[in-house]
Amino acid sequence: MASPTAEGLTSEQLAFFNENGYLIIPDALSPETVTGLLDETHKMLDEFSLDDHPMTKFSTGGADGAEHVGDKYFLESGDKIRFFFEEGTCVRQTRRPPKTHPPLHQQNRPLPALLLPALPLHLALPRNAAIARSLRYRDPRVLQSMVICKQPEIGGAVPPHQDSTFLYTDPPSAVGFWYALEDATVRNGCLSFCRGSQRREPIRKRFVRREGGAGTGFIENDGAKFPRDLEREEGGKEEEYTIGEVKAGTLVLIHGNILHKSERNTSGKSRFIYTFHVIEGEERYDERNWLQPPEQGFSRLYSKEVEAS
Ligand SMILES: O=C(O)CCC(=O)C(=O)O
Ligand SMILES: [Fe+2]
Repeated sequence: MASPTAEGLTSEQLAFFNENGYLIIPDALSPETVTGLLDETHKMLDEFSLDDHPMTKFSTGGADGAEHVGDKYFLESGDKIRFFFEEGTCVRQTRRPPKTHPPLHQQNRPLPALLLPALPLHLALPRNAAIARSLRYRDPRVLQSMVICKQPEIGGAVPPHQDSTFLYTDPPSAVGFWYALEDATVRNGCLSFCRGSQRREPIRKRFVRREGGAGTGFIENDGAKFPRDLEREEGGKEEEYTIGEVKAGTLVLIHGNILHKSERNTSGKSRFIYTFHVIEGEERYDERNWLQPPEQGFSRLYSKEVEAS
């Protein structure tokens, strides 16, 4: 539950988010928290062993998600710390919320692009719950937290996508909480956003587990969907992307229907970020989604009972 003092979004911030599909909140993390997360991340990277790693890559692109298809290591990543390598090297790692974590790492070999930090930020920061409340979540559930370690010079691009493609509820309800742990610039592959596309672009495809253990892939979404209560806009616009350069410690909220992307890191500076996604627990979480909940269900960002009392 959010502490009574935690501030949610102002009406201006909410209006910006609803209009544009993203919101940049500078100084959301203290410099000490950022340093702590980075230290934790580097520790995991240092301790990560390649010996028993299946050398799995992680990708939001590709016509059929073929790069990590059918991979147990990927499919079971929901509640474990897992590392995935990017093209050419790198790893990503995903883990489902709370819990404590083990370690990982390596250097001078494929570099992890993405891993999961020890600090369960979604729970540790009461403000996340306050923000979810501002976004009118009734029963926000947290899933798939990860650290994306966009490494210097080799950090890969993330092609344009909508997060609800991957974390589908009916109707869509996902919002990404994306925290910069280092300054993100055009040169090291910051985010960019197709402003307002959440109002124009339904979720047309979905990333799912294929039947019979045949891995993962994209399928057409029946009746391409918009979230409930979303003010829609007809007609396509030129796909222009707005650059989102941010300082370390900034929180970026990302609407599940907005098209967003990031470019390769061509600089000598890394771009580490921590992110998790929230969905509405009262909407139907699709049983075909690649990521399935643990037995106890996805973690609550706050409890309905407590909220109601
Ligand atoms: O950090 C990036 O480059 C992309 C992250 C992203 O797409 C997300 O968190 O939804
Ligand atoms: Fe995304």
